[in-house]
Amino acid sequence: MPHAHEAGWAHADGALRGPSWLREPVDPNALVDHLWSLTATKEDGVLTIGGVAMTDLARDHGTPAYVLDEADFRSRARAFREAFADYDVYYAGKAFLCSSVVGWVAEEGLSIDVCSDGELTVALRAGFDPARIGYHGNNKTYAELRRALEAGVGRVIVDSVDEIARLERLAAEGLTARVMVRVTAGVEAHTHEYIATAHEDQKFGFSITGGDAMEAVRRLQAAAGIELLGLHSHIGSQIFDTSGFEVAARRVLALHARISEELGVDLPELDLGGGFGIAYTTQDDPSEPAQLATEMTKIVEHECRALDVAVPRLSIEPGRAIVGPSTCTLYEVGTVKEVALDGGARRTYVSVDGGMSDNIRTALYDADYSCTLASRGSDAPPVLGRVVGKHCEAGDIVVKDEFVPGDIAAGDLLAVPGTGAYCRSMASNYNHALRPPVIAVRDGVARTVVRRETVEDLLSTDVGVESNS
Ligand SMILES: Cc1ncc(COP(=O)(O)O)c(C=O)c1O
Ligand SMILES: N[C@@H](CCCC[NH3+])C(=O)O
Repeated sequence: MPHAHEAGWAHADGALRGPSWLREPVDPNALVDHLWSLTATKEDGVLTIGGVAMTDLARDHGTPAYVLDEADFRSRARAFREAFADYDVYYAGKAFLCSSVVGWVAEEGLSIDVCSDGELTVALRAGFDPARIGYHGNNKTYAELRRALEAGVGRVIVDSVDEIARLERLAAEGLTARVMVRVTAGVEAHTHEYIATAHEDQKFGFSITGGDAMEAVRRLQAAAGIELLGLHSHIGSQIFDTSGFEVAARRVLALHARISEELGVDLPELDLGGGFGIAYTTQDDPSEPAQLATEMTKIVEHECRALDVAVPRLSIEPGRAIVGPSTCTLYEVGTVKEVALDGGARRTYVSVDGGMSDNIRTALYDADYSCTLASRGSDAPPVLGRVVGKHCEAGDIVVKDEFVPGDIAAGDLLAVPGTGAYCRSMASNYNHALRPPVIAVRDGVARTVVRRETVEDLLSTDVGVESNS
Protein backbone atom coordinates (compact mmCIF):
# COMPACT_ATOMS: atom_id res chain seq x y z
CA MET A 1 0.00 0.00 0.00
CA PRO A 2 1.53 3.37 -0.93
CA HIS A 3 2.36 5.61 1.96
CA ALA A 4 2.06 9.28 2.65
CA HIS A 5 5.65 10.10 1.95
CA GLU A 6 5.66 8.52 -1.48
CA ALA A 7 5.99 10.50 -4.65
CA GLY A 8 2.96 11.70 -6.56
CA TRP A 9 1.42 13.67 -3.76
CA ALA A 10 2.01 17.29 -4.33
CA HIS A 11 0.00 18.81 -7.14
CA ALA A 12 0.76 21.87 -9.21
CA ASP A 13 -1.68 24.00 -7.23
CA GLY A 14 0.16 23.18 -4.05
CA ALA A 15 -2.76 21.23 -2.60
CA LEU A 16 -2.13 17.78 -1.23
CA ARG A 17 -4.28 15.09 -2.79
CA GLY A 18 -3.23 12.31 -0.43
CA PRO A 19 -1.72 8.92 -1.13
CA SER A 20 -3.07 7.26 -4.24
CA TRP A 21 -5.54 5.13 -2.28
CA LEU A 22 -7.07 8.16 -0.62
CA ARG A 23 -8.51 9.48 -3.85
CA GLU A 24 -11.58 11.39 -2.82
CA PRO A 25 -12.01 13.56 0.26
CA VAL A 26 -14.52 11.88 2.55
CA ASP A 27 -17.66 13.89 3.25
CA PRO A 28 -17.23 15.33 6.76
CA ASN A 29 -21.01 15.35 7.16
CA ALA A 30 -21.45 11.60 6.56
CA LEU A 31 -19.86 8.32 7.63
CA VAL A 32 -18.20 5.68 5.46
CA ASP A 33 -20.45 2.96 6.82
CA HIS A 34 -18.16 -0.06 6.92
CA LEU A 35 -15.54 1.77 8.99
CA TRP A 36 -17.99 2.54 11.79
CA SER A 37 -19.76 0.46 14.38
CA LEU A 38 -23.30 -0.78 13.93
CA THR A 39 -25.18 2.07 15.63
CA ALA A 40 -22.98 4.99 14.52
CA THR A 41 -24.80 7.80 12.71
CA LYS A 42 -24.15 11.45 11.91
CA GLU A 43 -26.83 14.04 12.29
CA ASP A 44 -26.04 17.67 11.59
CA GLY A 45 -22.41 16.63 11.75
CA VAL A 46 -22.66 15.25 15.28
CA LEU A 47 -21.50 11.65 15.62
CA THR A 48 -23.93 9.55 17.64
CA ILE A 49 -23.18 6.00 18.78
CA GLY A 50 -25.49 3.75 20.76
CA GLY A 51 -27.93 6.65 20.86
CA VAL A 52 -25.39 8.87 22.63
CA ALA A 53 -24.15 12.08 20.97
CA MET A 54 -20.38 12.34 21.16
CA THR A 55 -20.73 15.96 22.25
CA ASP A 56 -22.65 14.75 25.34
CA LEU A 57 -20.22 11.92 25.95
CA ALA A 58 -17.24 14.25 25.81
CA ARG A 59 -18.96 16.69 28.18
CA ASP A 60 -19.81 13.95 30.70
CA HIS A 61 -16.76 11.70 30.47
CA GLY A 62 -14.03 13.88 29.00
CA THR A 63 -11.58 13.11 26.21
CA PRO A 64 -9.71 11.17 25.04
CA ALA A 65 -12.07 8.25 25.50
CA TYR A 66 -12.61 4.91 23.83
CA VAL A 67 -16.30 4.63 22.93
CA LEU A 68 -17.45 1.01 22.76
CA ASP A 69 -20.67 0.20 20.91
CA GLU A 70 -22.02 -2.74 22.90
CA ALA A 71 -24.56 -3.75 20.25
CA ASP A 72 -21.78 -3.88 17.67
CA PHE A 73 -19.53 -6.05 19.86
CA ARG A 74 -22.36 -8.43 20.63
CA SER A 75 -23.52 -8.67 17.03
CA ARG A 76 -20.01 -9.51 15.79
CA ALA A 77 -19.52 -12.08 18.54
CA ARG A 78 -22.89 -13.59 17.64
CA ALA A 79 -22.07 -13.55 13.93
CA PHE A 80 -18.94 -15.61 14.58
CA ARG A 81 -20.84 -17.89 16.97
CA GLU A 82 -23.55 -18.52 14.36
CA ALA A 83 -21.32 -18.75 11.29
CA PHE A 84 -18.92 -21.12 13.04
CA ALA A 85 -21.74 -23.06 14.71
CA ASP A 86 -19.86 -26.37 14.61
CA TYR A 87 -16.68 -24.82 16.01
CA ASP A 88 -15.66 -23.55 19.43
CA VAL A 89 -15.11 -19.80 19.07
CA TYR A 90 -12.58 -18.37 21.51
CA TYR A 91 -12.64 -14.58 21.77
CA ALA A 92 -8.97 -13.48 21.90
CA GLY A 93 -8.86 -11.32 25.01
CA LYS A 94 -5.50 -9.78 24.13
CA ALA A 95 -7.36 -7.54 21.67
CA PHE A 96 -9.28 -5.99 24.57
CA LEU A 97 -10.54 -7.43 27.81
CA CYS A 98 -12.41 -6.03 30.79
CA SER A 99 -15.03 -7.51 33.09
CA SER A 100 -18.01 -6.24 31.08
CA VAL A 101 -16.59 -7.71 27.88
CA VAL A 102 -16.05 -11.03 29.65
CA GLY A 103 -19.76 -10.97 30.56
CA TRP A 104 -20.85 -10.20 27.00
CA VAL A 105 -18.63 -12.98 25.64
CA ALA A 106 -20.21 -15.43 28.09
CA GLU A 107 -23.73 -14.30 27.22
CA GLU A 108 -23.07 -14.62 23.50
CA GLY A 109 -21.85 -18.19 23.99
CA LEU A 110 -18.17 -17.79 23.09
CA SER A 111 -15.12 -19.10 24.93
CA ILE A 112 -12.09 -16.95 25.81
CA ASP A 113 -8.44 -17.14 24.87
CA VAL A 114 -6.05 -15.49 27.33
CA CYS A 115 -2.31 -15.13 26.90
CA SER A 116 -1.17 -13.92 30.30
CA ASP A 117 -1.78 -14.31 33.99
CA GLY A 118 -3.37 -10.85 33.99
CA GLU A 119 -5.91 -11.69 31.29
CA LEU A 120 -6.66 -14.98 33.04
CA THR A 121 -7.29 -13.10 36.28
CA VAL A 122 -9.71 -10.68 34.61
CA ALA A 123 -11.66 -13.55 33.02
CA LEU A 124 -11.82 -15.59 36.23
CA ARG A 125 -12.72 -12.65 38.45
CA ALA A 126 -15.55 -11.77 36.08
CA GLY A 127 -16.88 -15.27 36.69
CA PHE A 128 -16.05 -16.86 33.34
CA ASP A 129 -16.23 -20.66 33.25
CA PRO A 130 -12.55 -21.77 33.47
CA ALA A 131 -13.31 -24.86 31.40
CA ARG A 132 -13.97 -22.51 28.47
CA ILE A 133 -10.67 -20.67 28.74
CA GLY A 134 -7.65 -21.39 26.52
CA TYR A 135 -4.31 -20.29 27.93
CA HIS A 136 -1.58 -19.12 25.52
CA GLY A 137 1.93 -17.76 25.99
CA ASN A 138 5.46 -18.56 24.90
CA ASN A 139 6.93 -18.16 28.39
CA LYS A 140 4.47 -19.32 31.02
CA THR A 141 6.14 -19.86 34.35
CA TYR A 142 5.68 -22.85 36.61
CA ALA A 143 3.67 -20.65 39.02
CA GLU A 144 1.44 -19.31 36.24
CA LEU A 145 0.78 -22.79 34.89
CA ARG A 146 0.03 -24.07 38.37
CA ARG A 147 -2.47 -21.28 38.95
CA ALA A 148 -4.15 -21.95 35.60
CA LEU A 149 -4.43 -25.69 36.20
CA GLU A 150 -5.67 -25.20 39.74
CA ALA A 151 -8.30 -22.83 38.39
CA GLY A 152 -9.43 -25.56 35.98
CA VAL A 153 -8.48 -23.90 32.71
CA GLY A 154 -9.90 -25.95 29.82
CA ARG A 155 -6.81 -26.00 27.67
CA VAL A 156 -3.21 -24.85 27.78
CA ILE A 157 -1.60 -24.17 24.44
CA VAL A 158 1.92 -25.47 24.88
CA ASP A 159 4.67 -23.46 23.25
CA SER A 160 8.06 -24.85 24.29
CA VAL A 161 9.99 -27.83 25.62
CA ASP A 162 10.55 -25.96 28.88
CA GLU A 163 6.80 -25.62 29.25
CA ILE A 164 6.32 -29.35 28.66
CA ALA A 165 8.76 -30.05 31.49
CA ARG A 166 6.83 -27.67 33.77
CA LEU A 167 3.56 -29.37 32.91
CA GLU A 168 5.07 -32.82 33.53
CA ARG A 169 6.17 -31.62 36.94
CA LEU A 170 2.71 -30.26 37.70
CA ALA A 171 1.14 -33.49 36.49
CA ALA A 172 3.46 -35.45 38.78
CA GLU A 173 2.23 -33.24 41.60
CA GLY A 174 -1.32 -34.39 40.91
CA LEU A 175 -2.71 -31.68 38.61
CA THR A 176 -4.26 -32.58 35.28
CA ALA A 177 -3.64 -30.63 32.11
CA ARG A 178 -5.55 -30.61 28.85
CA VAL A 179 -3.21 -29.23 26.21
CA MET A 180 -2.75 -28.33 22.57
CA VAL A 181 0.57 -28.07 20.75
CA ARG A 182 1.19 -24.71 19.07
CA VAL A 183 2.88 -25.41 15.76
CA THR A 184 4.53 -23.12 13.24
CA ALA A 185 3.34 -24.00 9.80
CA GLY A 186 6.08 -22.11 7.96
CA VAL A 187 3.63 -19.72 6.29
CA GLU A 188 4.60 -16.20 5.28
CA ALA A 189 1.32 -14.44 6.10
CA HIS A 190 0.63 -11.23 4.21
CA THR A 191 0.64 -8.82 7.11
CA HIS A 192 3.12 -6.64 8.99
CA GLU A 193 6.27 -8.57 9.92
CA TYR A 194 5.73 -7.93 13.65
CA ILE A 195 2.28 -9.51 13.67
CA ALA A 196 2.99 -12.55 11.50
CA THR A 197 3.52 -15.70 13.56
CA ALA A 198 3.76 -18.77 11.37
CA HIS A 199 7.11 -18.27 9.65
CA GLU A 200 10.02 -20.23 11.08
CA ASP A 201 12.20 -17.39 12.38
CA GLN A 202 10.13 -16.17 15.34
CA LYS A 203 9.50 -17.11 18.94
CA PHE A 204 6.13 -18.92 18.88
CA GLY A 205 5.41 -22.60 18.60
CA PHE A 206 7.10 -25.81 17.50
CA SER A 207 8.34 -26.16 13.97
CA ILE A 208 6.59 -28.77 11.85
CA THR A 209 9.34 -29.04 9.26
CA GLY A 210 12.14 -29.22 11.80
CA GLY A 211 10.43 -32.14 13.58
CA ASP A 212 10.03 -30.30 16.90
CA ALA A 213 6.25 -30.40 16.72
CA MET A 214 6.17 -34.19 16.31
CA GLU A 215 8.66 -34.54 19.16
CA ALA A 216 6.48 -32.40 21.44
CA VAL A 217 3.42 -34.47 20.53
CA ARG A 218 5.21 -37.74 21.35
CA ARG A 219 6.34 -36.44 24.71
CA LEU A 220 2.96 -34.99 25.70
CA GLN A 221 1.15 -38.08 24.50
CA ALA A 222 3.33 -40.24 26.73
CA ALA A 223 3.01 -38.05 29.83
CA ALA A 224 0.73 -39.22 32.62
CA GLY A 225 -1.74 -36.59 33.78
CA ILE A 226 -1.56 -34.70 30.48
CA GLU A 227 -4.33 -35.01 27.92
CA LEU A 228 -3.31 -33.95 24.44
CA LEU A 229 -6.32 -32.45 22.65
CA GLY A 230 -4.74 -31.48 19.37
CA LEU A 231 -2.66 -29.10 17.33
CA HIS A 232 -2.92 -25.33 17.26
CA SER A 233 -1.90 -22.98 14.46
CA HIS A 234 -2.13 -19.19 14.36
CA ILE A 235 -0.49 -17.56 11.35
CA GLY A 236 -0.72 -13.88 12.31
CA SER A 237 -3.06 -10.95 12.60
CA GLN A 238 -4.94 -8.54 10.26
CA ILE A 239 -4.96 -11.07 7.42
CA PHE A 240 -7.35 -10.79 4.48
CA ASP A 241 -6.06 -13.45 2.17
CA THR A 242 -7.35 -16.93 3.06
CA SER A 243 -4.55 -18.60 1.10
CA GLY A 244 -2.32 -18.30 4.20
CA PHE A 245 -4.91 -20.17 6.28
CA GLU A 246 -5.20 -22.74 3.52
CA VAL A 247 -1.48 -23.50 3.37
CA ALA A 248 -1.28 -23.61 7.17
CA ALA A 249 -4.31 -25.90 7.48
CA ARG A 250 -2.84 -28.25 4.89
CA ARG A 251 0.48 -28.51 6.74
CA VAL A 252 -1.07 -28.82 10.18
CA LEU A 253 -3.51 -31.49 9.02
CA ALA A 254 -0.66 -33.40 7.40
CA LEU A 255 0.97 -33.54 10.83
CA HIS A 256 -2.37 -34.45 12.40
CA ALA A 257 -2.64 -37.38 9.99
CA ARG A 258 0.96 -38.44 10.61
CA ILE A 259 0.25 -38.55 14.33
CA SER A 260 -2.72 -40.80 13.64
CA GLU A 261 -0.61 -43.08 11.48
CA GLU A 262 2.58 -43.25 13.55
CA LEU A 263 1.19 -43.02 17.07
CA GLY A 264 -2.22 -44.55 16.42
CA VAL A 265 -3.84 -41.49 18.04
CA ASP A 266 -6.67 -39.52 16.47
CA LEU A 267 -6.34 -36.16 18.13
CA PRO A 268 -9.89 -34.94 18.80
CA GLU A 269 -9.38 -31.22 18.22
CA LEU A 270 -7.67 -28.68 15.96
CA ASP A 271 -7.42 -24.90 16.47
CA LEU A 272 -6.91 -22.68 13.44
CA GLY A 273 -6.19 -19.48 15.41
CA GLY A 274 -7.45 -15.96 14.76
CA GLY A 275 -6.13 -13.15 12.63
CA PHE A 276 -9.13 -12.10 10.51
CA GLY A 277 -8.62 -8.59 9.16
CA ILE A 278 -10.92 -5.59 9.61
CA ALA A 279 -11.44 -2.34 7.71
CA TYR A 280 -9.37 0.56 8.98
CA THR A 281 -9.69 2.63 5.80
CA THR A 282 -11.82 2.56 2.67
CA GLN A 283 -9.12 0.34 1.15
CA ASP A 284 -9.81 -2.63 3.39
CA ASP A 285 -12.46 -5.13 2.37
CA PRO A 286 -12.75 -7.83 5.03
CA SER A 287 -14.73 -11.05 4.67
CA GLU A 288 -17.87 -11.69 6.68
CA PRO A 289 -17.71 -14.48 9.29
CA ALA A 290 -20.09 -16.64 7.22
CA GLN A 291 -17.76 -16.48 4.24
CA LEU A 292 -14.72 -17.23 6.41
CA ALA A 293 -16.51 -20.20 7.95
CA THR A 294 -17.47 -21.61 4.57
CA GLU A 295 -13.95 -21.26 3.20
CA MET A 296 -12.15 -22.62 6.26
CA THR A 297 -14.49 -25.57 6.66
CA LYS A 298 -14.12 -26.42 2.99
CA ILE A 299 -10.34 -26.40 3.25
CA VAL A 300 -10.30 -28.60 6.35
CA GLU A 301 -12.87 -31.08 5.03
CA HIS A 302 -11.06 -31.35 1.73
CA GLU A 303 -7.71 -32.03 3.41
CA CYS A 304 -9.17 -34.53 5.85
CA ARG A 305 -10.78 -36.41 3.00
CA ALA A 306 -7.50 -36.47 1.08
CA LEU A 307 -5.61 -37.65 4.16
CA ASP A 308 -8.31 -40.14 5.13
CA VAL A 309 -8.70 -38.82 8.67
CA ALA A 310 -11.83 -37.78 10.53
CA VAL A 311 -12.49 -34.04 10.78
CA PRO A 312 -11.45 -33.05 14.31
CA ARG A 313 -13.49 -30.66 16.48
CA LEU A 314 -12.41 -27.25 15.17
CA SER A 315 -11.88 -23.98 16.98
CA ILE A 316 -10.87 -20.44 16.07
CA GLU A 317 -9.68 -17.43 18.08
CA PRO A 318 -10.85 -14.12 16.59
CA GLY A 319 -10.01 -10.99 18.57
CA ARG A 320 -9.70 -7.97 16.30
CA ALA A 321 -12.61 -9.00 14.07
CA ILE A 322 -14.97 -8.95 17.06
CA VAL A 323 -13.84 -5.95 19.09
CA GLY A 324 -11.89 -3.84 16.59
CA PRO A 325 -14.80 -2.21 14.71
CA SER A 326 -16.90 -1.86 17.88
CA THR A 327 -14.90 1.06 19.24
CA CYS A 328 -13.76 4.51 18.21
CA THR A 329 -11.49 6.90 20.05
CA LEU A 330 -12.90 10.33 20.74
CA TYR A 331 -10.36 13.15 20.97
CA GLU A 332 -10.51 16.90 21.33
CA VAL A 333 -8.47 18.97 18.91
CA GLY A 334 -5.95 21.21 20.68
CA THR A 335 -3.81 22.85 18.02
CA VAL A 336 -3.87 23.01 14.24
CA LYS A 337 -0.76 23.78 12.26
CA GLU A 338 -0.23 24.00 8.52
CA VAL A 339 3.18 22.92 7.38
CA ALA A 340 4.77 23.69 4.00
CA LEU A 341 6.32 20.67 2.32
CA ASP A 342 8.86 20.41 -0.46
CA GLY A 343 7.22 21.29 -3.77
CA GLY A 344 4.95 23.88 -2.24
CA ALA A 345 2.32 21.46 -0.95
CA ARG A 346 0.95 21.86 2.56
CA ARG A 347 -0.09 19.45 5.25
CA THR A 348 -2.40 20.27 8.14
CA TYR A 349 -1.21 18.83 11.45
CA VAL A 350 -4.14 18.35 13.82
CA SER A 351 -2.96 17.75 17.38
CA VAL A 352 -5.34 15.88 19.66
CA ASP A 353 -5.33 15.28 23.41
CA GLY A 354 -4.07 11.68 23.19
CA GLY A 355 -1.69 9.96 20.81
CA MET A 356 0.72 7.05 20.77
CA SER A 357 -0.05 6.26 24.42
CA ASP A 358 -3.63 5.31 23.49
CA ASN A 359 -2.90 4.03 19.97
CA ILE A 360 0.61 2.73 19.35
CA ARG A 361 -0.36 0.82 16.22
CA THR A 362 0.41 3.61 13.76
CA ALA A 363 3.92 4.09 15.13
CA LEU A 364 4.55 0.38 15.65
CA TYR A 365 3.09 -1.19 12.53
CA ASP A 366 2.74 1.79 10.20
CA ALA A 367 -1.00 1.15 10.51
CA ASP A 368 -3.53 3.25 8.63
CA TYR A 369 -6.53 4.81 10.30
CA SER A 370 -9.22 7.24 9.30
CA CYS A 371 -11.10 9.92 11.25
CA THR A 372 -14.09 12.21 11.17
CA LEU A 373 -15.13 15.46 12.76
CA ALA A 374 -17.53 14.37 15.53
CA SER A 375 -18.98 17.57 16.98
CA ARG A 376 -20.34 19.60 14.07
CA GLY A 377 -20.86 19.67 10.36
CA SER A 378 -18.71 21.69 8.01
CA ASP A 379 -18.88 22.90 4.46
CA ALA A 380 -15.30 24.12 4.43
CA PRO A 381 -13.20 22.68 1.60
CA PRO A 382 -11.28 19.60 2.79
CA VAL A 383 -7.54 19.68 3.40
CA LEU A 384 -5.26 16.73 3.82
CA GLY A 385 -4.68 16.30 7.52
CA ARG A 386 -2.42 14.29 9.75
CA VAL A 387 -3.72 13.60 13.23
CA VAL A 388 -0.95 13.64 15.80
CA GLY A 389 -0.80 13.25 19.56
CA LYS A 390 0.73 15.33 22.31
CA HIS A 391 3.73 13.15 23.09
CA CYS A 392 7.34 14.16 22.85
CA GLU A 393 7.98 12.12 19.72
CA ALA A 394 7.80 13.08 16.03
CA GLY A 395 6.43 9.61 15.25
CA ASP A 396 3.48 10.23 17.57
CA ILE A 397 0.97 9.91 14.74
CA VAL A 398 -2.56 8.54 15.09
CA VAL A 399 -3.89 9.01 11.55
CA LYS A 400 -1.24 9.39 8.88
CA ASP A 401 -3.48 10.70 6.13
CA GLU A 402 -7.10 11.74 6.08
CA PHE A 403 -9.03 14.65 4.69
CA VAL A 404 -10.38 16.98 7.34
CA PRO A 405 -12.54 20.10 6.91
CA GLY A 406 -10.35 23.12 6.23
CA ASP A 407 -11.92 24.96 9.18
CA ILE A 408 -10.98 22.32 11.77
CA ALA A 409 -9.99 24.10 14.95
CA ALA A 410 -9.18 23.80 18.63
CA GLY A 411 -12.18 22.53 20.59
CA ASP A 412 -13.53 20.33 17.80
CA LEU A 413 -14.09 16.67 18.57
CA LEU A 414 -12.45 14.15 16.28
CA ALA A 415 -13.27 10.42 16.23
CA VAL A 416 -11.03 7.63 14.96
CA PRO A 417 -12.88 4.38 14.14
CA GLY A 418 -11.61 0.81 14.46
CA THR A 419 -9.70 1.29 17.71
CA GLY A 420 -11.31 -1.52 19.72
CA ALA A 421 -8.48 -3.98 19.23
CA TYR A 422 -4.92 -3.55 20.45
CA CYS A 423 -5.33 0.11 21.40
CA ARG A 424 -6.52 0.23 25.04
CA SER A 425 -4.86 -3.17 25.54
CA MET A 426 -1.53 -1.79 24.28
CA ALA A 427 -1.91 1.66 25.85
CA SER A 428 0.95 3.07 27.89
CA ASN A 429 1.73 5.84 30.32
CA TYR A 430 4.39 7.35 28.08
CA ASN A 431 5.11 10.91 29.17
CA HIS A 432 2.99 10.01 32.20
CA ALA A 433 -0.15 10.10 30.11
CA LEU A 434 -3.25 8.85 31.88
CA ARG A 435 -4.79 5.95 29.99
CA PRO A 436 -8.27 6.87 28.73
CA PRO A 437 -11.49 5.26 29.90
CA VAL A 438 -13.61 2.84 27.93
CA ILE A 439 -17.18 4.08 27.77
CA ALA A 440 -19.77 1.57 26.63
CA VAL A 441 -22.79 3.02 24.87
CA ARG A 442 -26.15 1.36 24.33
CA ASP A 443 -29.74 2.50 23.95
CA GLY A 444 -28.93 6.11 24.70
CA VAL A 445 -26.93 5.34 27.85
CA ALA A 446 -23.17 5.76 28.29
CA ARG A 447 -21.48 3.91 31.12
CA THR A 448 -17.88 3.55 32.16
CA VAL A 449 -16.56 -0.01 31.85
CA VAL A 450 -12.91 0.96 32.38
CA ARG A 451 -12.38 4.22 34.21
CA ARG A 452 -9.90 6.91 33.26
CA GLU A 453 -6.58 6.65 35.08
CA THR A 454 -5.86 9.34 37.61
CA VAL A 455 -2.67 11.05 38.73
CA GLU A 456 -3.06 9.02 41.93
CA ASP A 457 -2.94 5.81 39.86
CA LEU A 458 0.32 6.99 38.34
CA LEU A 459 1.82 8.05 41.63
CA SER A 460 0.76 4.84 43.34
CA THR A 461 3.77 2.99 41.91
CA ASP A 462 6.22 5.82 42.63
CA VAL A 463 7.69 5.32 46.10
CA GLY A 464 8.04 9.06 46.60
CA VAL A 465 10.95 11.27 47.51
CA GLU A 466 13.62 9.35 49.40
CA SER A 467 15.11 11.01 52.36
CA ASN A 468 18.89 11.45 52.16
CA SER A 469 19.28 11.79 55.88
C1 LIG B 1 -2.54 -17.37 19.35
C2 LIG B 1 -3.39 -16.22 18.95
N1 LIG B 1 -4.70 -16.42 18.81
C3 LIG B 1 -5.52 -15.40 18.46
C4 LIG B 1 -5.02 -14.14 18.22
C5 LIG B 1 -6.00 -13.07 17.84
O1 LIG B 1 -5.69 -12.49 16.65
P1 LIG B 1 -6.69 -11.43 16.00
O2 LIG B 1 -6.97 -10.41 17.01
O3 LIG B 1 -5.93 -10.91 14.85
O4 LIG B 1 -7.91 -12.19 15.60
C6 LIG B 1 -3.66 -13.90 18.33
C7 LIG B 1 -3.07 -12.59 18.00
O5 LIG B 1 -2.53 -12.41 16.94
C8 LIG B 1 -2.82 -14.96 18.73
O6 LIG B 1 -1.52 -14.77 18.89
N1 LIG C 1 -1.01 -6.23 18.52
C1 LIG C 1 -1.10 -6.53 17.13
C2 LIG C 1 -1.52 -7.90 16.82
C3 LIG C 1 -0.79 -8.95 17.55
C4 LIG C 1 -1.78 -9.84 18.12
C5 LIG C 1 -1.32 -10.77 19.15
N2 LIG C 1 -0.72 -11.98 18.67
C6 LIG C 1 -1.88 -5.46 16.40
O1 LIG C 1 -2.18 -4.47 16.93
O2 LIG C 1 -2.19 -5.58 15.27
